[in-house]
Amino acid sequence: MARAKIALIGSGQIGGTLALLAGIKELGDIVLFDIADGVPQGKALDIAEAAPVEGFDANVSGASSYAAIQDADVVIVTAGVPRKPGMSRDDLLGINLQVMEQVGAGLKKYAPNAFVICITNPLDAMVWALQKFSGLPANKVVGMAGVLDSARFRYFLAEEFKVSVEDVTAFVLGGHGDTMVPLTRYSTVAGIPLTDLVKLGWIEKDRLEEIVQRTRDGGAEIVNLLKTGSAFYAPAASAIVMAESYLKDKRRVLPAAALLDGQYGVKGRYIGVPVVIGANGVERILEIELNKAEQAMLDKSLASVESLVEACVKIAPALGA
Ligand SMILES: NC(=O)C1=CN([C@@H]2O[C@H](COP(=O)(O)OP(=O)(O)OC[C@H]3O[C@@H](n4cnc5c(N)ncnc54)[C@H](O)[C@@H]3O)[C@@H](O)[C@H]2O)C=CC1
Ligand SMILES: O=C([O-])CC(=O)C(=O)O
Repeated sequence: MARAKIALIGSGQIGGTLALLAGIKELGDIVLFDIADGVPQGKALDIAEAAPVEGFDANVSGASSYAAIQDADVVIVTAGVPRKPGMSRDDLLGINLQVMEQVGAGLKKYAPNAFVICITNPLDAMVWALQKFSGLPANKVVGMAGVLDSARFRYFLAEEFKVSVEDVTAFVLGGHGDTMVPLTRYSTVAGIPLTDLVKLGWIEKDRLEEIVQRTRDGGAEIVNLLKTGSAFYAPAASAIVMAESYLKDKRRVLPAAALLDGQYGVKGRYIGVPVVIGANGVERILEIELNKAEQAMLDKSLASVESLVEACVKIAPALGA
């Protein structure tokens, strides 16, 4: 059977890491695309030269023309700019929206059947615009953020409780911004909800709230340390899990930005929710019960995403049609 084809649009920090992980996991042949001449070609050659050492077989190539993504099975989009210290993700909207228009046209022409995972920030608005620009079906266009935000929450909790990260589950919903919603009631250690662990005296409520806030600020924490860009290892690993679930029809239940059609009272907007990812892309959107406080946090997050979508429509009125 022919190998799957994975196209990476954007070959910067995340794009390069995606290519290496996709190679090591033998997910398929890999095409790196970028407008920076020589970068996708150089990274592709470097990764291809790691193949004999790591023992994986894959064709890894670099390109500066969209024709190279022809008939890709999976496309992961990181094209655009990352933020620097002092900036919010939302400050990237104007420049990255223009990039999404180009990427959308490339997808429409060369990879209309692909499963597309958008990573570019501000995530929820960019994946919404990308789906519109590309015209691809909504079940085939998702945004990566929830897996990353949940992984950060899991890591901080595992560190706090001194237990394996494998025994911690977490769900972070909502937009990928300061208003994201880490759900303590649906996050667990060994299956025990965090809210019960507070009652059992494992952790003080205030300490848990500090960890929740650190999760919300997880991206900025790394931006402030790196100074020249943003996180890339964990974001790449998170998108690879989503790609793998699609390619292997694993039907993982993962938090991802999906186009809602009435769920959570939202229609026509992308926002982070639990979804099932299988061979048909987003196969199901899970609508979990939220209490008043959780719903209020989600509503705040939705309002923030809505204002970004409105800003996109102001710049590109065709998106509103
Ligand atoms: N959704 C999430 O959870 C996360 C999102 N991000 C976002 O991902 C994006 C990429 O981050 P990095 O890889 O660290 O940035 P980077 O700057 O290392 O790479 C971006 C690449 O995009 C390329 N590019 C720019 N305009 C392009 C165009 N029109 N067509 C094709 N390629 C183009 C650049 O040449 C560069 O190589 C940023 O917007 C960042 O904010 C980063 C981390 C997590
Ligand atoms: O914080 C940023 O700008 C990058 C990002 O989205 C993250 O790491 O969560």
